[in-house]
Amino acid sequence: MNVSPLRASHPVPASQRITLLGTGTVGRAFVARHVALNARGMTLPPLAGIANTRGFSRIDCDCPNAVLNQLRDSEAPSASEWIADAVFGPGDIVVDASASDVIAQQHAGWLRGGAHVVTACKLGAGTSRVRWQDIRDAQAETGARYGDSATVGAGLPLLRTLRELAAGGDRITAVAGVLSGSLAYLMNNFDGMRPFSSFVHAAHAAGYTEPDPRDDLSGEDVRRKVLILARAAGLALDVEDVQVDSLVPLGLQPLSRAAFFERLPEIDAQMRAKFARAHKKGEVLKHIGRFEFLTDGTLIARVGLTSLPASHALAAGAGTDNRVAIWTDRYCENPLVIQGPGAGPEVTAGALLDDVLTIQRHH
Ligand SMILES: NC(=O)C1=CN([C@@H]2O[C@H](COP(=O)(O)OP(=O)(O)OC[C@H]3O[C@@H](n4cnc5c(N)ncnc54)[C@H](OP(=O)(O)O)[C@@H]3O)[C@@H](O)[C@H]2O)C=CC1
Ligand SMILES: N[C@@H](CC=O)C(=O)O
Repeated sequence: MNVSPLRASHPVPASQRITLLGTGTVGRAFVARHVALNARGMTLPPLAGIANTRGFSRIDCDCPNAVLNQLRDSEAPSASEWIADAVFGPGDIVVDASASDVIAQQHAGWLRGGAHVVTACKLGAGTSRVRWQDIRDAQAETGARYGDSATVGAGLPLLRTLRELAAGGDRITAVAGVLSGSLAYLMNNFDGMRPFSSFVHAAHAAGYTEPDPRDDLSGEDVRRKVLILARAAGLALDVEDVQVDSLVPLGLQPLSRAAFFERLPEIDAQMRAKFARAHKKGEVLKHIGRFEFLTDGTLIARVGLTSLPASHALAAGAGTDNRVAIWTDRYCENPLVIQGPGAGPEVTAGALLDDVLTIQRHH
């Protein structure tokens, strides 16, 4: 797909407009919240256009839901064509509610053109260091803002806390915790008796997983979050610096998404065994992402499933709760702990709109 960069010659709009990319679980919740906040009398930048892989629609009416539904129901994909119709220029806000690497590659270009980018997609700042640095450079060049609150903790005050601590001169010495809402849901509900795969289906249906749940089960989604957190703390980690243990059986890795779902029960035996081992020790399974400085100054980063005593600081939480401990110069004995729902369309859409409103306030 060829997504051309923003047309830099586009004039600065009199009023700021939103273009939404993605009409899936998060995109739909974003439109619903935009409509609800408008109905409550809040002043928001108008939704001027919506795109998915099938095209782009301008919104000229007071009916974004109808436009979204029409686009969702439209026929043949024309992924390479929508950008030609999209209009967003300096000062406008592009909201990325896709999981598209092709779109993420455009974040820096759009910022360079003066548009602000608000993203739920972690593929911009949570993949290679080069891409992340390009996004930072583009922001510095034009002053355009990059709203990333939704990318970690689905809007929990994690990134802004780290940034404020670092800006206040605190060194962040370690961050560790449950960073995946879907894996939290799975581990909090799996009882070792009902098949693990049935909970994966439930998490997918509830909108907690990535479009392809293997991105969660493989630990890749948490790797991205660890990278985003570390970078917010001022540590320029790169992808290969994070050691990741996957839960996806080898045979399920190369399959299409549909074939993966068909063969998903193949994960059940391995998960039952892990649960039984933890249960025997009186422990619980938790999926943890962390980075930390060792006493010799080495920075390490890891992602994977671990079994913890139920009394452990990271073992608490229910549902999709993320629970993250932050150690710094000032929080050196007892860490600062942040906990709350870490996945789901509503909280994610709330985080996206919060970033939009922050940008609007600075417009
Ligand atoms: N669910 C959650 O709790 C959270 C999700 N996120 C992130 O939100 C993002 C969206 O997730 P979700 O809504 O579940 O995903 P969905 O698969 O439901 O929706 C993705 C949307 O993106 C569209 N899309 C894909 N490629 C392009 C493209 N090139 N141009 C325009 N549109 C495109 C798809 O179009 P089409 O409909 O035509 O296929 C689809 O409408 C992901 O990056 C995820 O990581 C972040 C935090 C929490
Ligand atoms: N799939 C993700 C959604 C939010 O980032 C998760 O499970 O946490």
